Amino acid sequence: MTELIDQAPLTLAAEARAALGKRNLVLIGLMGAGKSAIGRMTAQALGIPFVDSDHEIERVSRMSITDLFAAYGEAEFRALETRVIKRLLRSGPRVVSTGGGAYINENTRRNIKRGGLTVWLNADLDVLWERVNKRDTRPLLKTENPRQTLENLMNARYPIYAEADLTVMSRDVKKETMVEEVLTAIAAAARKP
Ligand SMILES: Nc1ncnc2c1ncn2[C@@H]1O[C@H](COP(=O)(O)OP(=O)(O)OP(=O)(O)O)[C@@H](O)[C@H]1O
Ligand SMILES: O=C(O)C1=C[C@@H](O)[C@@H](O)[C@H](O)C1
Ligand SMILES: [Mg+2]
Repeated sequence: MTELIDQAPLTLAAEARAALGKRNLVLIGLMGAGKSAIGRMTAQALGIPFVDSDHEIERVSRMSITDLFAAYGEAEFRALETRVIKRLLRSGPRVVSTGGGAYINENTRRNIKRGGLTVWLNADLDVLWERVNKRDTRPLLKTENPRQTLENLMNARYPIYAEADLTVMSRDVKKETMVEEVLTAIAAAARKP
């Protein structure tokens, strides 16, 4: 019986889970890439806890991100984000979905690189715009031309997101497909010599 179990092929999720070990899986990428949605489902598939830094920031501050930006400004938000993410990374394994600007901050990026395996959910402008223009919960996009702002953020940030360990292209496919691609990327990276 034991032999049979030993020989059974691992499911994709089990293989990715084994590859992750005690490390956190940290999702990075621009607003609308799917870090929160795909992160939650990936954590479920892996059987490990899920945390979302934006959600955690709102919980500890008892304010919405919009109100935090309005009351204290972006610099204070980033300082809080750095502290919250450092704490979230302390005990792994977890899936940690970050806010879109978290990895761009030098301190936070250093902590993330130390604290886990990073996956960049890359996406093109049309996909992101289609998703983010439905809600106005993103203070950085409250500009005269939010689509142009999003494009400017892409240009500035994509070279930095590209430092991630792994990249998965986020696009309009089923969320389950996205989860499968994240798990495949983790498992494939571990198979490499
Ligand atoms: N593969 C997908 N197909 C269709 N819709 C998706 C997909 N992935 C995410 N979405 C939807 O796009 C929207 C944005 O996703 P989500 O909130 O997860 O992005 P995010 O990367 O966490 O953004 P932010 O940085 O603003 O927190 C959500 O409504 C989500 O359900
Ligand atoms: O891209 C960004 O800088 C942000 C993305 C969101 O997740 C929030 O963290 C906030 O709106 C800032
Ligand atoms: Mg999110």
